[in-house]
This record gives sequence, structure tokens and C-alpha cells, in this order.
Amino acid sequence: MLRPLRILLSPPKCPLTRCCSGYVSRMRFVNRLQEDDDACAAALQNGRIFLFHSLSPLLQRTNRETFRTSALTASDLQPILKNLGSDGSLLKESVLIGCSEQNQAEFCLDVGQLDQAAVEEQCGGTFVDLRKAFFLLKGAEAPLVAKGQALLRWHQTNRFCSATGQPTQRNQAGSHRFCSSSSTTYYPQMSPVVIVLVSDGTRCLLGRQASFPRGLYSALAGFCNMGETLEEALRREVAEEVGLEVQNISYSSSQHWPFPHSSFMVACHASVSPTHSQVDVDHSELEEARWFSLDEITCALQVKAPPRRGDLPVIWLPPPHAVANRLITEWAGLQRHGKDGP
Ligand SMILES: NC(=O)c1ccc[n+]([C@@H]2O[C@H](COP(=O)([O-])OP(=O)(O)OC[C@H]3O[C@@H](n4cnc5c(N)ncnc54)[C@H](O)[C@@H]3O)[C@@H](O)[C@H]2O)c1
Ligand SMILES: [Mg+2]
Repeated sequence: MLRPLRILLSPPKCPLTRCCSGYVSRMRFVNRLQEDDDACAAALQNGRIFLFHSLSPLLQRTNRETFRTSALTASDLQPILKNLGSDGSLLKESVLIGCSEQNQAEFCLDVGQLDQAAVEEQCGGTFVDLRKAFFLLKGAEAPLVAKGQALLRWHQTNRFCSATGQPTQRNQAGSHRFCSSSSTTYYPQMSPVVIVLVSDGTRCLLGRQASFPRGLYSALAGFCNMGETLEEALRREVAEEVGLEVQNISYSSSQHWPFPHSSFMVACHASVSPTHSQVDVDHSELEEARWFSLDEITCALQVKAPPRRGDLPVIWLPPPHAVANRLITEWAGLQRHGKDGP
């Protein structure tokens, strides 16, 4: 028997408007699209598609210094793909990212098999490396492209079942892949990472890896080991990297972080006593770690873009989208308002 085709282009209006906010209906809409391939294919025809080329997002320059993301509709994109010699199947490789506040389903698509310059010319934008894009984009745009890139990367690296070696098939939304030989469903994965800003009451502790660009310092971070709680991972990482024992751990916030793969960053504050604040850096992990005063942090927070080659050396911090920046900003705010650390 033929299944009835349910065309679902945007979140349905809830008959009980008082009980169901726009947010709730959008979340339910996305959830439906993840479960219903026909509804997702229909929403794709009416959705916004963010293009990537070899995992670099397409951005549009708004003036000399500022960029924004650039999304196309399926009807705009189809003739462009056709012009560039691609058959209609490429569009179906789009992966669902979410739903905009204007109730449009949002997708990402990697067109890495097409000529980059030709796509840029036809779409009127530039494919920018994600690390650079993070400094160029404002507000919610950076996490949006980070999510898109992470999902596209996951699909590119999970084409085969790790148990049978057979190809895996994705659902239309791209929210999972399935191996029919082993009946295994694979879901996109993130690695839990703890990140901590340690304070001794008047100073905060930042470190840098040898691979960081010159002058960049960040909060201490590390991957959680199997079986650890967050607090155990945090204590271990600080002990390993700088030889200190922390106390008073408090949660701040969390974020998805796309580099180098997908991490789930959990950000915390913690403290050490000023009498036990001598750092002993493990140089196999960090090039340097040291205490920073509020004045030094205030100066570093004012550096809004990575210094260019030839500029004077300057201390700078991760961009505002990075949860490390949030931890440092929170700490500086607490110090300025006379509180003794977190
Ligand atoms: N968003 C932010 O504000 C922010 C700030 C700092 C660091 N980070 C991220 O935190 C992550 C972890 O920080 P780190 O590099 O200091 O970690 P780390 O101190 O645990 O050292 C990294 C090493 O851990 C090992 N490792 C263990 N489990 C791993 C896993 N699941 N994936 C990869 N490597 C694993 C590897 O040997 C790797 O070289 C980095 O990916 C970095 O990009 C994000
Ligand atoms: Mg580390």
C-alpha cells in the first residue's frame, strides 16, 4: 500500500497556540524531519542551504572587514549545480542543521567535488577556512557554520560500518547512518572536553601550546578519559599540565567546538590557594603557562583580531565565540566588581 505523502514545509501551526510557543513548534518540526525522510525531502525544496567546499563555509563580504554567512534556496541552487555539471543527486546530500526563527528548515551541503572558483563566482561569495571564519562572523552565525561543518565532516568519515566494513546509508536529514549488514545505527559523536579558568583570587592562569599562533593564550583544557566524571577530568588535567591541585569547581557554560574534530566543551571556574600557586608546567603538553593580572587580561580582551605578520608582539585571547573567552570575561567582570574570584 502506498504511504500517504505528508508535505511538511515549515513548522505546523499549533491549534493550541497558548500551550505551544514558536520555539516548541520549531523543535518538534526539526525532530519530525529527522524521523520522516519524505517530510525532510519536501522541506529541503523550500529550505535554506549553507554551502561548504571541502569543509570551508561560503561567506559573503558585507564591507571591507565584515562577512556574513550566505544561504541559497534549493530553487536558486539547482540551476547553479546543473551549470557546473552536477546531476540533481548532489542536493540530496544536504544535511539538516535546524530551523530558522523565520520557520525555514536549514541545511548544509559540501560541494567539494565541484570547481571552487566556479561555485564562488556563481554564488557570489568566498569559501573561507573555518578557523578564519570564526573571527569574521558575528553572533549566532559562527556556531551555525561550526555545526554544519561538524555534521558534514562526520558523514565524510563514517561512510563505512566499523563492525562489517560495509557502506552505511544515511537518512534524508543526515541525523544518523545505518549499516544494514550489522543493523547498527551510527549517530554523530562529540568528545567531552573540560576547560577551566583557574584563579588564585587576584590572578588567572592561562597557557599556550607550541602549536598556538604567537601571543595566543587560553584557559587550560583537556579531553575526558573513559569512566571519569567531569570534576575528575578537570582536577587531573590541571594536575598534569601545571602541577596544581584545584578546589571550588563551579560550572559556567558549555559549547560545541568543531576543532580539530567535534568536542563538547564544558567550561568551569576553579581556584587554588595563593600560597599553593607555583606552576610546574609539563612541557610535553604546554609551551608555557603563567598567571595573568586583571590589567593584563583587560588589555588582552581589547585585541579584537589576531595580530598580523610584522605587528608588535601582543597577548591575545580566543575569539568571543570560544567558551574560553567567556570564562576569561566572566572572571574579569567578577574581579572588577570586587569579588574574590568565581
Ligand atoms: N572553545 C574553546 O574556548 C577552547 C579553548 C581551548 C581548547 N579548546 C579545545 O579543547 C580541546 C582539548 O584541549 P587540549 O588539546 O589541551 O587537550 P589535552 O590536554 O587532552 O591534550 C590533547 C591530547 O590528548 C589526547 N587525547 C585524548 N583523548 C582524545 C580525543 N578524544 N581526541 C583527541 N585527542 C585526545 C591526544 O594525545 C591529544 O594530543 C582541543 O581540541 C581544543 O581545540 C577549545
Ligand atoms: Mg590541554
